[in-house]
Amino acid sequence: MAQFYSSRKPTRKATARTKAPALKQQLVVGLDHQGRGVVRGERGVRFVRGALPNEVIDLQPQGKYDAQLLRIHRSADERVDAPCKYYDECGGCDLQHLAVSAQREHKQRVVRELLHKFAGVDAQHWLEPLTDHSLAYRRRLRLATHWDTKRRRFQLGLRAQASKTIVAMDNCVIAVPELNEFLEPLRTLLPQLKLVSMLGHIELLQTEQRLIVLRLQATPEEADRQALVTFANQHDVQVWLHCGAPDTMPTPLPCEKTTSEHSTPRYQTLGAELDFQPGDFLQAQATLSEKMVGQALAWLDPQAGEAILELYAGSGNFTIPLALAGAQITAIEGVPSMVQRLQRNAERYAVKVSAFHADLEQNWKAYPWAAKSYSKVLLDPARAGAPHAIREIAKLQPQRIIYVSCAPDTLARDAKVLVESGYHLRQAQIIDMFPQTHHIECLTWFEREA
Ligand SMILES: C[S@@+](CC[C@H](N)C(=O)[O-])C[C@H]1O[C@@H](n2cnc3c(N)ncnc32)[C@H](O)[C@@H]1O
Repeated sequence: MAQFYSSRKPTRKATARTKAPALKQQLVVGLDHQGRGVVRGERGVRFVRGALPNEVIDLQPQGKYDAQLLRIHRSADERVDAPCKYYDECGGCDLQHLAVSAQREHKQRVVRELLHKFAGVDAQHWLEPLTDHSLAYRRRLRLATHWDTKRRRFQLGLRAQASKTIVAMDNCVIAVPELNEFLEPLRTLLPQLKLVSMLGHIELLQTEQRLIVLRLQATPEEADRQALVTFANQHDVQVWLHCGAPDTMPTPLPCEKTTSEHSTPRYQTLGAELDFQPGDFLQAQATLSEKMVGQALAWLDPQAGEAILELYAGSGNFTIPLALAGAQITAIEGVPSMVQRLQRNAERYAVKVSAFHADLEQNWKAYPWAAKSYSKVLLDPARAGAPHAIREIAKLQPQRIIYVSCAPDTLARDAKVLVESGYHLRQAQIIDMFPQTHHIECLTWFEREA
């Protein structure tokens, strides 16, 4: 019987090891909403981190759609040297190679394109982007840690791109200087403590106070607590420990900064200073957040006694300024402890706010506040947007809706519902809240057709 040669089917492992051939001299035709260069070749589209439109590059395909940038033959005019020395390793800021003015233009273009594609709408008027510092701006920094027991080596830094590797750094160019000051002292202190082996991430916060939050798998011993108290007093900082399940709240270590009269953590918003707790949502950039609140207020134009519904209210960043302007705010937030802080903030300023806890992505039938009538609605959801809430809002038929978004794709999806419910997009504005990164913050004003 004749025997025929048949090649063995490659195993999964073998397939993974076989590299697709590099693609040479490819033209980058666009920049997607995740800040990746877009190359359209004969074999389909590829997304290339670090590449810019009009560049000619060599790339190495990775997986089905991604590719690694190998070489740039022709650079874009907008290409600049990244300001951060860790740029090639760190996964944090992925647009540093693009000039800041071009980053802003790109972000506005992305929002316009997504709104057009998914909602068939454009703003009647785009305001100039709201901007502030493009470096040294972040007031919140989350650091990864690793303790190698065998080698007794401690690592503290940010995660590398799409990896668990930690990039140790002595300075993060987008963090405010007050946070960078802690990197070296923490790197010295923590390996001396027993708790180093049960340390998860560390969060640094710069608001009216400076705070360090240590995520721990168990409660630390007394000697470690004492060492942390000494550190807190020496460095003029509050140290908080987060030892329980992820949904529990961190607690402060009793030290000079947490037992004094002004110990309650507070942040500034337009015309007010608000209580918050580590673990609560906090806008990334202090001054720009206030400018954004000011713009939302200008668009909402609150009248004395007017009933306004605010959704995804957090601890009151928009709520209190709106109420100080005389409006009667019904504010909804999904984290019960933040609702309490919001209500307390309202009481301190003696303003008219009714704060309720609700999961806005559940049916609204059971919520008494949803049965009332509101002339204006403000919403500021997380990146997932408001897929259910937006339909409920449309049913309420307010005259004006101000949608604050940190994800243009979900904004575009939700905008479609508003357009189909008789709203037009009157104004829009990019808020440059996350310079050097692909992340986009955007303010939009929808008005019901007359
Ligand atoms: C982007 S933050 C905005 C907070 C606030 N507006 C501010 O400026 O600080 C989104 C808020 O929505 C809340 N949230 C997220 N999903 C929610 C849901 N399904 N129902 C109610 N609130 C939710 C979060 O807890 C968070 O406080």
